[in-house]
Amino acid sequence: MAWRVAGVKGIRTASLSKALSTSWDAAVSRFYSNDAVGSKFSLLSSMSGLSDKSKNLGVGKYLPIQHLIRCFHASLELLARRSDEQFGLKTAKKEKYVKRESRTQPPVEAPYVAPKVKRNNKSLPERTIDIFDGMTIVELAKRTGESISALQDILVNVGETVDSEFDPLGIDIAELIAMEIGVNVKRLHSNVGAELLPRAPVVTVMGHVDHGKTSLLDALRQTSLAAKEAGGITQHIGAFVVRMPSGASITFLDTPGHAAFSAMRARGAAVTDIVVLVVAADDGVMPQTLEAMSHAKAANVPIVVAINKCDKPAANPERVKLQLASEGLLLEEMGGDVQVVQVSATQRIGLNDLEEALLLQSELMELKARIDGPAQAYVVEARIDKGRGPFATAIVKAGTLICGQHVVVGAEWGRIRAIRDMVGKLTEKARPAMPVEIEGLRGLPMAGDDVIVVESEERARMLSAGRKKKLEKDRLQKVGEERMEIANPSEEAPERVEMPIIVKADVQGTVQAVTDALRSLNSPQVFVNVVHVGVGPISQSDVDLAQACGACIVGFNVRSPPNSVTLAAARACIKIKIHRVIYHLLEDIGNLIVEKAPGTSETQVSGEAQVLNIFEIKGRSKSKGEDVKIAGCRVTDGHVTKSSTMRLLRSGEVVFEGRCVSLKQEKHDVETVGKGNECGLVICDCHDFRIGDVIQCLERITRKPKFISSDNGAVRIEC
Ligand SMILES: Nc1nc2c(ncn2[C@@H]2O[C@H](COP(=O)(O)OP(=O)(O)OP(=O)(O)O)[C@@H](O)[C@H]2O)c(=O)[nH]1
Repeated sequence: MAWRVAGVKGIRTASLSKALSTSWDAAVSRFYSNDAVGSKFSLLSSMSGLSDKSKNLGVGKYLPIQHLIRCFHASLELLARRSDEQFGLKTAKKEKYVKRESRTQPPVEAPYVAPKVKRNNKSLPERTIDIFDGMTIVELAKRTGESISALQDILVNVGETVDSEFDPLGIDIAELIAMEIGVNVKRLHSNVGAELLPRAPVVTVMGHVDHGKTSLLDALRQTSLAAKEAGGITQHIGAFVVRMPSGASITFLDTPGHAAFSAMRARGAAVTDIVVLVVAADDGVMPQTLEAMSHAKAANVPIVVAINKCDKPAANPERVKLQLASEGLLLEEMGGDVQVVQVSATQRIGLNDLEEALLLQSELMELKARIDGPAQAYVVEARIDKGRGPFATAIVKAGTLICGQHVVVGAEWGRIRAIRDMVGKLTEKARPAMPVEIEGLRGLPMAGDDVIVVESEERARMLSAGRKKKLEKDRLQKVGEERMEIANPSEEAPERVEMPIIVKADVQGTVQAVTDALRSLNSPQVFVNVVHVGVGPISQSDVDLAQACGACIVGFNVRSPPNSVTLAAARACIKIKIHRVIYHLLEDIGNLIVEKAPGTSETQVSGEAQVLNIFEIKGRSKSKGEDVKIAGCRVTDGHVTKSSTMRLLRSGEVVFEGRCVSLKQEKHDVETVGKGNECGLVICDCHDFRIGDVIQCLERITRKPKFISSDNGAVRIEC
């Protein structure tokens, strides 16, 4: 039985329900290490309905300590109501929690009483509270809405004590308590009293496909520290630093594009200070230019525009400026504050202007950071190396990261074994705006994860376990919600197409971005079910999994799988799609979904004819030898087709519906008759035509969903 989850006491509901049916006494008494209380608990649990509630939690989840405490409180209240004398329970806990209001109330009928703790309504969206180092239990209680005593109980269970509720708590402890309650946290770091020094701006390059982001980064890289100080050693880190003649530096993130930016922003990582919006002078503003603008605006990150490819004869920077202005970008030369520089990445023109513009922007922003004290850093990307294990590229935002420190990175933890600078040189420390690689992590973090320095390995393990538990809870909740949606589709909704997908990509940040992008195709009609994600090449086990769940495998920025894997996939009829451009990938998968979708069929009136005359042929019905009635008609709209269903209308009312068995024009059998023409038609089993009746020709058409990519870069599947 699991009593201790990463240091936080709790109990698996599986174990609990087992305990409930076998030896609940033993379970509870072990939990409280108090046999006297424990033995009473079995009786109380059944009285309070606790057993049922506990079972309802579902097997396999952890029953939070708070739930047990609540149950315990409830039981104690019941106990008090029933009779003090009968049970003779006179413990400190009882005195603390027991309400002595209505002893006459029959305990068995008493409902499960919520604890004195005011709980958050779980159906409401989850709250996020600010936490900081040195906050007190009182402050935490105010932010979480929980009672001080409840928080104190949790504190005891995470292995901490405070003398009074006004004693300062460590930020990690505050986070652990918040996670136990199920509240999200935003860690605030105070700079009060710390010396703040100017730091280099961190810049991300974004723009439309082929507008020259990579070329611009390459051109800038040549002027970078790597080239100058390390004799042009190949960069192997997702960021680099350019040092200006003035001595000022700029840190560029080497993961151009929206994907990494969005993934980081989604985790609340304010890594980028400035966005360089690259627009090709010969191509102008395009869908992804607008998308990049939206990303920067949403993140409140200022933009510096680089009009690239100005060396090209077709370059028209003025047109680009007008386009940008008409999209709401307030350019400096038009009275706004967005700087524009004209560059050519390949001809290396205007690079100094760009660097100066970036420095000016960063001066305006007065970017400063605390140098001393524990580091705060964000992961830019992470990957696994055979020799080095999981490692993360991170940018330090404040403080100093030191080799040997215990860290929690997102939901992973580790002890920093090595810090490498952008040219792969080992270094002992990393200061603000410095891009570094960190080795020594136990697992693979994600782009945008925060790097937190903690005091001990035990604290690192606890925090990591708590975060993983929270992530898993959120994931299960999301999956549950998606499943519910499938189980209860709205009545009008057509059948939902499910597309199971396995995502493999080069780095964790990309995995996330691709997964998010694929999920953006979801709609009431389409469910992209990402069943597995991973970093690295597509392997045999991916194919096995794909076969087990009928999934298609998507590889992004990964090399083609080995022949044996490709063959195995082909044998199992598993589709493998490898792409390097997200929009191509989305289009490909969108088309796969479209192919797979059964489509919705509907009946359409393809034409109308008016009955002008009626002819009768005796005993000519092929099957029954009955008289046959022929309607002599003129097609008044559209066309009528043989072997379609015909609907007979009289004064607007449907009087008959049946299959057309004969369609003739002047004694000749025809397949279709168009508007304005006359024809004779026979409807199976219809003997009641009248002059003036209207015959509608009904055709069944099947509509397949369509993959739609709109001008602003958004994609969707329309059913
Ligand atoms: N003439 C000229 N060509 C350029 C310039 N910058 C980039 N190119 C060319 O434009 C093409 C696309 O450049 P990339 O740097 O790959 O563009 P990108 O925006 O990184 O492309 P994606 O990564 O696919 O989004 C390449 O053929 C470059 O050589 C420039 O300043 N002048």
